[in-house]
Amino acid sequence: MLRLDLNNLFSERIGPEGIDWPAMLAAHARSLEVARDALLERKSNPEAFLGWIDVPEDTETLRRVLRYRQANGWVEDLVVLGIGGSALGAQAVSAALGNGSVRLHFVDNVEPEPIIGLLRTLEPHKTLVNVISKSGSTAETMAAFLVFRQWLELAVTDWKKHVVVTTDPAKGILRPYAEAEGLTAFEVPPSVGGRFSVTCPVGTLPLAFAGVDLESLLAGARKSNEQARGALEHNLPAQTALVNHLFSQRGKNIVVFMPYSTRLRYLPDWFVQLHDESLGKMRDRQGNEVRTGTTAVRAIGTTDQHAQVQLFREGPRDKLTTFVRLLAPSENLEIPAVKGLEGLEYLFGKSFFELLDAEAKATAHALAKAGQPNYTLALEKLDAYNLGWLLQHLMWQTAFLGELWNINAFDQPGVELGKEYTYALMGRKGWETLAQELKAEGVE
Ligand SMILES: O=P(O)(O)OC[C@H]1O[C@](O)(CO)[C@@H](O)[C@@H]1O
Repeated sequence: MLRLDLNNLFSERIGPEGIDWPAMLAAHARSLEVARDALLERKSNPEAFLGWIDVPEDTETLRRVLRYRQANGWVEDLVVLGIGGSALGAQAVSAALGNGSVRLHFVDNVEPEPIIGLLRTLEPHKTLVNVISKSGSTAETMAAFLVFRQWLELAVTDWKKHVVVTTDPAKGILRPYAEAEGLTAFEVPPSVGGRFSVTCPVGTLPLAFAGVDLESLLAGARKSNEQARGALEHNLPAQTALVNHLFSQRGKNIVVFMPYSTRLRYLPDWFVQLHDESLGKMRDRQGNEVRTGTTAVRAIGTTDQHAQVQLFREGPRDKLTTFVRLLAPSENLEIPAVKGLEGLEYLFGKSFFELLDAEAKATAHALAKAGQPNYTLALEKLDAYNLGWLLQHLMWQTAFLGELWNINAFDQPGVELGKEYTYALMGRKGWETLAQELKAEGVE
């Protein structure tokens, strides 16, 4: 069960920075319904990139993923070669729910030292490499693949058994290569963008090896679909999208995303890409310059209470904070009493979860008292069902915001030029003119 607590946004709690929520919801009900209907209507068009809505219904693909996992019981280490949406979802969920039966490693950068370090520790006979790229052409992922492929080829008799590819069914360099070499390959549905791909094999294949209960993860995602399709009073994604919209209009240009959980430590990274890459746009759907977006910032409670909360409370009033709180622990730890340390008596006999929970509530209230708006998404507990629900909730929230801002939340034109400059600097064929231009501009 995912619950939403909006109390710390209300004027009676936070003063002039707050809102009259019932009035706001009523005032925007129509535009939220229009947004929902538009998304559902566009869903059948693959070019609208709304395939992530229906992916949790695709039990056939899930079965194939599970069969592959079962057939490869020899794997002890799984290396994911992927970046952005091709890594962050699996990384977030495996850190939260992985049972450790297979060790997962994410290679999402091209700094040589960590890759060399990883290669030195891995045992090639027990390693499976999952190269994941929707486009099948991302430089970082492809460079890593070239290295890992060669490493395997030199070390094992059948390197092809040690590689599994996840990519677009038709586009890019990887698909034809996988076919030509006879490599096992899974599909990223063409209508699913990278940052919305955690419930398709981009996420589910590594997560199957991590031991995550994928059926429950997808069932949770379907629960969010149910809410997003339904009436506004139960439509949590539409509601949190509206909150984000209202506060961005009030100059809250930063959205802090702060789970109170170390197990959820990579969830903010996944959210940052989802939110920033989807919503930071120069142009609206009609091509007018609009420059939308709020900047998502990562934080973890309680850890960052001791690093960032000073700023969140007393710094500029330019932030909206989303807390993610767990309502129950899966295991708990009692704090023992110790003679001679009576100054800590308030902790004796209490549990760690009580302390974590008290700190989450205390921080949210302390921010509210300082007129800093915040709201809480509460998960009944941290399991696959609730996490799947939360992930899909955040994807829907992003889609709703895209509608409210009249932008395409599913493209990323702003990342292209940097890639082209990289090709030019790396001497890629066909990019010579750009390389000359860069040289003239002092970049070489
Ligand atoms: O899966 P691919 O195509 O390698 O892309 C990786 C990431 O690069 C981007 O295209 C641009 O940063 C992201 O949208 C995507 O998640």
